[in-house]
Amino acid sequence: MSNDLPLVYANQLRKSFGNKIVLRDLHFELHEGTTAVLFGKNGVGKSVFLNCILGFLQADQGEVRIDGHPLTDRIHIRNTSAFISSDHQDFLNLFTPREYFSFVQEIYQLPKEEATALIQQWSDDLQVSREMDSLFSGLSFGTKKKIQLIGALLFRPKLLVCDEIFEGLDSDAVNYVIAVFDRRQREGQSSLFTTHIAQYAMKTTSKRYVLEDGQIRDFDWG
Ligand SMILES: Nc1ncnc2c1ncn2[C@@H]1O[C@H](COP(=O)(O)OP(=O)(O)OP(=O)(O)O)[C@@H](O)[C@H]1O
Repeated sequence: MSNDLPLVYANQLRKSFGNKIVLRDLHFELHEGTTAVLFGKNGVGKSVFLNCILGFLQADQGEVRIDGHPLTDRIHIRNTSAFISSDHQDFLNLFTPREYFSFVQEIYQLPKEEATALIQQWSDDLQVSREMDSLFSGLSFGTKKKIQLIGALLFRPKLLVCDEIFEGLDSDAVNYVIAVFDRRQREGQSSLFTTHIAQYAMKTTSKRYVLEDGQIRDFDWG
């Protein structure tokens, strides 16, 4: 990490659509080795926030740094973070999972043998091995999530951001994802995810936040 900033640093973040203010001088920090869940009612701005902190959406105002780097440093952001979201799948539709994993391996210059072994292991664990040569566009909703998860984990990003990660996953896959978050935390990596399913979020050793009125606050589970 550079500049002694947390892994995710967002300050005075503002985002509006027309006259609808979604993020209002929002401040958020996430440190390395943390698993954090972000709750919030439908339409409150969770996806907008995640897109803004990773640079997929331009905030109107405010400062964001990931691992100390501004969002304009796209190569660093790409090497540091992964985003799993149903809204970010369009480019994947052109690939089979096998082709997508080769692409990830190539751009992150991962050792081939190690990457191949991990893909094999994780696709067996998540029961998607038989889908390796199917077009992504034809996969089921939950299988698409699993393929995205494997692609994201392959390059061991310091920051894994997931929008509604549990949606559409069977219970084995939910438990797998929770174990992934826990393992990443033990290894000093961070995960930030949104969910409406509090019972799953409570299974992780998470920090808990809620987005309301355009700001993020600690979530009080009492
Ligand atoms: N491109 C856009 N143009 C106009 N309004 C938008 C756009 N993207 C998001 N919004 C609005 O911003 C608000 C926040 O949306 P967002 O998708 O972030 O909510 P959310 O908290 O993720 O909701 P959910 O829990 O239902 O997924 C909503 O009112 C939405 O209509």
